[in-house]
Amino acid sequence: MAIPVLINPAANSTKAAGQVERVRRLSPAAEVLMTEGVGSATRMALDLAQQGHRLVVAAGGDGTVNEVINGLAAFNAKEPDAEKQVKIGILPVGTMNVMAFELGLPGRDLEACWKVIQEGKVREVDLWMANDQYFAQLAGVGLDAEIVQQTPWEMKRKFGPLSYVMTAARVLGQEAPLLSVEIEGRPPLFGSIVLVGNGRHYGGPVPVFRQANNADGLLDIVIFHKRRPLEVFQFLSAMAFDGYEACEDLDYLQAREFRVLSQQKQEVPYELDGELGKTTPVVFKPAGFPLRVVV
Ligand SMILES: Nc1ncnc2c1ncn2[C@@H]1O[C@H](COP(=O)(O)OP(=O)(O)OP(=O)(O)O)[C@@H](O)[C@H]1O
Repeated sequence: MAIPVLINPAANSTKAAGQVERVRRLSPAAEVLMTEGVGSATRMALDLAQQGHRLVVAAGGDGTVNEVINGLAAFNAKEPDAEKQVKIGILPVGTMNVMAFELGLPGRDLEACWKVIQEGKVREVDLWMANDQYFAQLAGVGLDAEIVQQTPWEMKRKFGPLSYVMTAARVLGQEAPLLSVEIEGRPPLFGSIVLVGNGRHYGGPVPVFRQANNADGLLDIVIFHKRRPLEVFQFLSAMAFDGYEACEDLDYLQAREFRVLSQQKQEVPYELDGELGKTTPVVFKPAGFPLRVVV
């Protein structure tokens, strides 16, 4: 049975479309299937699992990986035998590829990544839910989700990663939300941005979640307290370039289950693995079974 590869031709500002032929030439040959739009990788991954495939490869960025995870998890949640649960492989052809970086995959060398997939060594990493959606690398509530929400696809295609910086400049001019993080047995914590990490990396090469381990059964949480645009800007650049220790006025903690609520009338969006999720209130909790990744 050829290994199915779900490729998102729109990833990396449609540059992934130029990788389709390269993926087709991988040996032994993959069964290449193209995604058709938002959510299609989830439906296709679930179909493949139901057809009996036990390994599905996501070729795209973190959004595509997240969609495939959601399709496979819908199947795996009903499959108690871990050996029969469907594994995921990754060919990183997206813009950021944070999860591939976290797992130590050989970058954009697709032939080397395919070799890893062929070898089939499986690692179990913690899988999480935010309300009714699964995620495996990172999440954010507040301004970072607003930046994702307000960066249209066209803009990403035109300006690449720079488009997020352009949107950030605009979003930071708005009033920051006021959020509370509630963990059972302790008083609530308040902030304007809540970043959540399963692994150590959030976007850039600097590990934001310094204490994270994606197999320790805990999520790492950074809560930034301040709300003024300049302070938020300094926080975001500290996160990108120096790590959280460089920044005051934040809490860093770990938890297995927690809720994030808006303290204002307006609900606040959240993002999961860099893709826009829904809005607060949001409950973060373990999926109850791990994600099995070929690494
Ligand atoms: N055929 C398609 N046409 C347009 N968009 C698509 C198509 N297939 C999938 N998508 C959407 O493309 C979006 C971006 O995908 P993805 O995150 O994989 O790439 P990226 O943004 O370049 O990478 P990264 O998240 O690592 O920065 C996802 O929201 C996905 O649903």
